[in-house]
Amino acid sequence: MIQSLTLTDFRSYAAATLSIAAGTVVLHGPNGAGKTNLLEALSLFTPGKGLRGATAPEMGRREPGESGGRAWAVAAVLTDGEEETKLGTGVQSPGAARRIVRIDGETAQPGRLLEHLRPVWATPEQDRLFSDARAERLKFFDRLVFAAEPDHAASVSAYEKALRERLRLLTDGAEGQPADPLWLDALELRLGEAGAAAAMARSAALATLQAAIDGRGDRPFPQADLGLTGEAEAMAGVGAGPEAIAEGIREGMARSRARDAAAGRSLYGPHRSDLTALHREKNRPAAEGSSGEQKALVLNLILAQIARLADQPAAPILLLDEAPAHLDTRRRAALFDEIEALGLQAFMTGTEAELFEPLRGRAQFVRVEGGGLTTEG
Ligand SMILES: Nc1ncnc2c1ncn2[C@@H]1O[C@H](COP(=O)(O)OP(=O)(O)OP(=O)(O)O)[C@@H](O)[C@H]1O
Repeated sequence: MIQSLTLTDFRSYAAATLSIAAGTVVLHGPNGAGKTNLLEALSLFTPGKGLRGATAPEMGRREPGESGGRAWAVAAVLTDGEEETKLGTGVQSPGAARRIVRIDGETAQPGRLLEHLRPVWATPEQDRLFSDARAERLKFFDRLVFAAEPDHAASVSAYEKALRERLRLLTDGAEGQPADPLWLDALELRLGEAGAAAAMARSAALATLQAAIDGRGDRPFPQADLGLTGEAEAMAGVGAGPEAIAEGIREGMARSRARDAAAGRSLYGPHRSDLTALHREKNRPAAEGSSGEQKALVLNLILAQIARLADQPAAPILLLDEAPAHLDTRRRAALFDEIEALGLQAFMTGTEAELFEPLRGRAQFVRVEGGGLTTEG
């Protein structure tokens, strides 16, 4: 578990330290106080861009009038019984594009963070996850896949890179001069391989997530029946092997060349897949649900994700930004009880401490204000 967190020139924090004494930490304070910034800092203990999808320079603190962000650092001390591990991330020079990761003082590959922590988060942006743009939903789902299957990130980024190159080739050619077919063949071969790997990982993750959701049938959270659209995912779902799926993608891409060139967009392939969800109780698409219903579905999905990560070597930590908002009293109490029962470390934010009243005496309440963090009581 995380025992302490230190922020240096990170977002709105010049210097702040939080000693963590409980499994559940409640961060409360007015709008703009820095609650989400703190969750974002914790979300950086996994590879990638963190909870806001921000770049490293954006995260450096800027005083009014300063154009660029400063060098910044986020550090945590983890304890596991007797053992202590120090994790750190940040940039050493202002504006540096890539954050570096340190584990026990040594520079390490970001992927190694997964040996220590697996942050999982839910943000208010996800309140309309199921009625939002497809691309956002797929990104959300890919992150769930990646948390248990780190290779998935590499497949998705290899696929996206080849997809961009293919589109450039299709659209850059001079009028009447078709793109080099051999080059397109090579790119589509690569797209097939990377796309098949991504589709298979998605399909496998969907099955374990659905099983985890089904295993949580006795909770006061709505259940979702999940699905994935997309030919490659459908093939993976019925047990097709990587070669067959790759070939299917490659053929589809080859067929789609003229259409993609004319549209200036890539209209075929597993980047167009989507996560679907049916609100089981109501037997209606989740997309039709209210914000509160969608939020409860997403939280159930996140809790199912935590459940399926339980057997991983590194502990999941749960980051919930404004989770109690939109939840009725019954679901709010159930959420708190469940987090405690899961025995995991959770950080939750809200503008009012009262929203977390049932947790008094059971959680650490931290007031966030004026760039400082004050533990109460
Ligand atoms: N790079 C930066 N440097 C300095 N301040 C920043 C930087 N990035 C964001 N901020 C400031 O951080 C504040 C937002 O903090 P945050 O989003 O954590 O608030 P919050 O407590 O979650 O608020 P809310 O309750 O409204 O969600 C804003 O005042 C913003 O100007």
